[in-house]
Amino acid sequence: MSDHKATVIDGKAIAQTIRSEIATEVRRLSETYGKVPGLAVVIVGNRKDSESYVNMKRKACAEVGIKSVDTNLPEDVSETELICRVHYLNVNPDVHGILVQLPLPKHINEEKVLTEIALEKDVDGFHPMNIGKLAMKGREPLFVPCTPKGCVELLKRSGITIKGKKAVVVGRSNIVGLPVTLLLLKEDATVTVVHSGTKEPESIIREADIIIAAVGQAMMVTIASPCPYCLHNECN
Ligand SMILES: Nc1nc2c(c(=O)[nH]1)N[C@@H](CN(C=O)c1ccc(C(=O)N[C@@H](CCC(=O)O)C(=O)O)cc1)CN2
Repeated sequence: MSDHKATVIDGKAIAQTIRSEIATEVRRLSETYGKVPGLAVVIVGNRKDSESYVNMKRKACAEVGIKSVDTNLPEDVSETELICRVHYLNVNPDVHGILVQLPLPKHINEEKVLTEIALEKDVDGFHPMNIGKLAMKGREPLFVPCTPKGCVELLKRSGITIKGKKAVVVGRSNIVGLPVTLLLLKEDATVTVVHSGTKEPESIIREADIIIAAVGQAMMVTIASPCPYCLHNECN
């Protein structure tokens, strides 16, 4: 078991610093090239949680000067119509990034839709090519999924060395668990993934220097209290 003391990371302060850095960069881009970065945020249906995440993203865009191109589609939109909208955004010169909020309604094939997003606008990093490059040694994806990137950024900006650390990721979702595992590997951590099929997860978690909890179950990581660096995300 590790004998470090727990470190509380001030995520809000770090987020504020990052936002002001982005605002400066957006201003520089606008002044130098006369172009305002545009982010298309696409939401399908009326899930309250998705609406709330999308509103936060749109608000964050406004705060830093990114133009948010809002696309709200009804729950019963067809897969073809949604893909048509993605194609339209792919060729729209005012749109530099496209984000399709997940989950999509059951009648829509998520994989098919995500694969249609132009690689260079895939700001979520969910396109199979971007995820594939994240998984490969010596390759760099154009974009990395934001929650995993946020976890690593929080650690780095808090002065925590990742290289050589024993990291345990709880959960293996496409959105957080899997990409954060790949990202930590790229940072030279020794990574173990604990999931629903893991036997005696407690014993693995107790040995960790860094824990990233990415499961939809509150209190899942209370067993992990001895870990010095524990980031908690319960969206998946
Ligand atoms: N297109 C996308 N869809 C979805 C994503 C995504 O990254 N791109 N992620 C989730 C939803 N989501 C953002 O959209 C999201 C949900 C939850 C969190 C998170 O960090 N939650 C924290 C609490 C944070 C807080 O309340 O201050 C936690 O649960 O511990 C981040 C992102 C699915 N869809």
